Amino acid sequence: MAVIEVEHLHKRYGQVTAVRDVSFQVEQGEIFGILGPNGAGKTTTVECLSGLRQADGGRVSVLGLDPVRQRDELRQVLGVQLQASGLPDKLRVREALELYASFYRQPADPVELMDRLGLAEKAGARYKKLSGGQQQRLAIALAMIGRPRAVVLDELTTGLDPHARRTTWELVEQVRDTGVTVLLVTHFMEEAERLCDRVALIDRGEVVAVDTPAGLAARAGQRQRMRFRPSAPLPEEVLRALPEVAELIWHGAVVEISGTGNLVHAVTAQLARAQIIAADLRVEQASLDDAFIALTGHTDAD
Ligand SMILES: Nc1ncnc2c1ncn2[C@@H]1O[C@H](COP(=O)(O)OP(=O)(O)OP(=O)(O)O)[C@@H](O)[C@H]1O
Repeated sequence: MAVIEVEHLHKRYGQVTAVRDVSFQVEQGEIFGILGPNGAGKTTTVECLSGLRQADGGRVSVLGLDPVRQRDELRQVLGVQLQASGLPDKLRVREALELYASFYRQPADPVELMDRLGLAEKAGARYKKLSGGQQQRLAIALAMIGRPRAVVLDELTTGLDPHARRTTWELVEQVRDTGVTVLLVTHFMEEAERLCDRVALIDRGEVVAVDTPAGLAARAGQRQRMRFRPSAPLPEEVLRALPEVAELIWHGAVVEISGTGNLVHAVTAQLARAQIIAADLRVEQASLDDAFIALTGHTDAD
């Protein structure tokens, strides 16, 4: 069953159309990314499905609830971390969690949550004394305090250094591993590629494509390339006949195979059948960056 369903969402702010026509479905237990450049309409979309804004058109259902008409019920099952959490500077970590816990019928234990998210040492620290990474961990903890079935995380790693970003990614994966569905808003291609099971690419208020990160790259017609040293003579004719394979060339003892679609899977399946080991295997795949440009006709920076 889809946990989040968005159909033909439309939202204007006066003359500005922030969301023109956005549709997607998020399935139970996945990390679903909404990826797009600044101003694409990502935040407006998640605010509409969190019940923080009313759409001008379209239909939204979250865990079977209407976010506007059933907002109170939705709050009990959907955890939301939005940009600029805006906690008072002097609030301490434990106090923030206890305060938020009081909003829920069956909250998680703040102490247990602080342990899990690596905040135990900072329980008594004031919000403004936390590092950027610690503030984001607290934001995740606050989104999780009501034991939600799904969470919305908006631009979670913006402003974090690479190490804190990686730690935050691991936490998001831990959240998903507890069975919670994650909707992640990001404008970092690398983040979507690394974390998301599926991604909706949004540009100028419209969905350009919804697919796995690899599927988006393949859909954009991007070439993939693999190189390896086969442990035994290759069944070259069989490999060349695969629809995914466009070219097979040798560089001494190393073979380079390029193509499209699910190239790596198709080739490695044939190698396994012939009991050939691909030593020093290197795979180069098109990135989401390439896919974004191919699918929208412009770069993120444009
Ligand atoms: N409260 C508002 N009033 C007027 N216009 C707004 C408002 N909020 C957003 N907009 C405009 O709507 C469009 C979409 O904004 P939105 O914040 O949803 O995009 P976004 O993809 O989340 O961008 P960012 O990554 O920069 O947050 C932008 O043109 C923005 O300027």
